[in-house]
Amino acid sequence: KKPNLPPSPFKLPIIGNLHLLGPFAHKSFYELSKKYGPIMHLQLGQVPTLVVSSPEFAREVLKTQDKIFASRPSLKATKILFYGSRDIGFSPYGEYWRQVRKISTLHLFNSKRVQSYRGVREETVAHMIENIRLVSTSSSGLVNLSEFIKSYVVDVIARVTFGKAFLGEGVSDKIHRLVEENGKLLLGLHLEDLFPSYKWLEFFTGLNVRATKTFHGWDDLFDELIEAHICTGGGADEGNSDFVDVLLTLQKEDSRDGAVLTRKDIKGILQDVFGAGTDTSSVLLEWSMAELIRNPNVMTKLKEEIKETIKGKSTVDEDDISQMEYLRAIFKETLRLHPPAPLLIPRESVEDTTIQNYNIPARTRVFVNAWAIQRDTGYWEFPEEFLPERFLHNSLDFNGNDFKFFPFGGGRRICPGIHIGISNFELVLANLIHHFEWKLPNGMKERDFNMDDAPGIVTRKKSPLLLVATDSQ
Ligand code: HEM
Repeated sequence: KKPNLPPSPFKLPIIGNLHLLGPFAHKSFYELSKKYGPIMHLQLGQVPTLVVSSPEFAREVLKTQDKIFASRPSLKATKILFYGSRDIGFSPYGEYWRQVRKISTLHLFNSKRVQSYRGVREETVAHMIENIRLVSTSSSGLVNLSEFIKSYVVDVIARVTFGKAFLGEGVSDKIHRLVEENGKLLLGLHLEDLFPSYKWLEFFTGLNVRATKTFHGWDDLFDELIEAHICTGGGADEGNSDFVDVLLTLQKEDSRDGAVLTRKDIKGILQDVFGAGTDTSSVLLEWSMAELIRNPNVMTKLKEEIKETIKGKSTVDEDDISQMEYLRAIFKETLRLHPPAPLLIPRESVEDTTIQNYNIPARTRVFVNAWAIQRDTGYWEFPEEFLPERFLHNSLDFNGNDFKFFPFGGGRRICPGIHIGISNFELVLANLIHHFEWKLPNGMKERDFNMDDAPGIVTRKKSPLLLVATDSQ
C-alpha cells in the first residue's frame, strides 16, 4: 500500500526540483505552498523533504511532536566545519547534544552571564560611534553602516569568547575573515546534501576543499587561543571570565555529566558561537536600520522614546534600554519581516510518524518556513508593512509558544542565544539613532532604496547600507 504522503508539486523528483536548490528557497517554497498547501512533500534530490508553512503545522513539528523532529540532517559543510557535527546546532538529537546544550544554556548563554558582559558591549558601541563620527565628518559624510555593524558584532562576540587580552589586530582580522568564509560556505542547499550517496560530486563542486581550508583556519586559531588561556591562566575582561575560561574550568570539573569535555567539544561549541551568533545579529541590525530609513515616522518615534528615557544624558546605556518598549517592538517587527534564519535550521525526523493523516517516514528533512508564516495575510494585517506598533500592548513574543511568530524557532531546539541576540541589537540601534541623523545619499527617495535580499542561509541585505550620517549632538 502506497504511503499517504503530503501533496507534492512534482512528479519527476530530481529534475523537477532542481530549481529549488537556490539560496532563496524560502521564497520558492512560499510560492509553491500557495498552490499546494501548507504541508508539502518534496523529493529534493535523494532526500525526502517536508515543508510546512502554517502555524498549525509548525506547532505540530516544533511542539506537539518536537521530540520526533528534534534531530538535524548531517550536512556536508557543517560536518566539516563543526568537528563532525560536535557542535550544538548540528549534532544529531541524543545524549551528546543534550550535554552540550545544557552546558551552553547553564554556563554561557544565560541572562546573568550575558549581563556580565555589559561593559564589553558599552565600550565597543562607544568605539563604533566614535569611528562613525570620524567618517561622517569627511567630505561626503557617507558611511558604510553594514561594515560598522558587522565589525561591532564580531568584535563583541570575539571579546566575550576570548577576552580582550588575546585579540590583537592580526587575530581580530583573522576572525573577521573566517566569519565571512563561514557565511559563504553556509550559503544554501549544496548539491552534496541533496545527493549524499554520490560521493564523486565533491570533485566537481570543490565544497570539500573550501570547507576543509576554512575549518583549519578556525581550528588553528582555537588551538592557539585555548593554549594561550591555559598558559596565562585566563583572559578575563574586567574580572569576568570569557567563554574559553568557562569551558576550560568545566573541563576540569568533568561537567559533561560524568563524561570529560574534550578539546574538540570545546571547539565545536566555540564554532557555534561564531557560526550562529554573528551573522544573525548583524543582518538584523542592518534590516532594522534599512526599515527605519524607509519609515521616518518610526525613526522619529524611536528618537523621542530615547530622549525621554535618557533625560539629557549624552549616551544610551543598558539600564535605559530595559525601559524602551518601542525599541523592543522594533526588534520584534524586524524579526517578523526579516527573520535572519527564514527556514530556521533544518530538522530531521528520528522515526516514522503521522501529521494529520499523512505519513512522514523517519529521516525526512523538515523545513519550517517562518518567513512565509510571519508575512501571511491570514495571520497579519498589512504584513508587508513595517509596523512596530503591532507588538505594543500585547504579549506576542518570540519564546517559541506562538506559531505565527517564532523567529528563534521552538521546542527543545529553540535558539539558546536569544539573550545574546537581544543584547547585540538594542544597545547598538538606540545609540546609532541617538547620536546621528541618518539620510539616504544624493537625494535618493525612500521608495528607491534597495531592499532585496542577498543569497544565503542567513538573509542579508543585498546592497550594503550606504547612508549619510550627521552628528545630532
Ligand atoms: C537575532 C539573532 C538570532 C536569531 C534570529 C537566531 C535564530 C535561530 C534559529 C531559528 C535557530 C533554530 C531553532 C530551531 O531549530 O527551532 C537557532 C539555533 C541556534 N542558535 Fe540562534 N539565533 C540568533 C542568535 C544566536 C546567538 C547570538 C547565538 C549564540 C551566541 C545563537 C546560538 C544558536 C545555537 C547554538 C543554535 C542551535 C540550537 C540547537 O540545535 O539545539 N543564536 N537560532
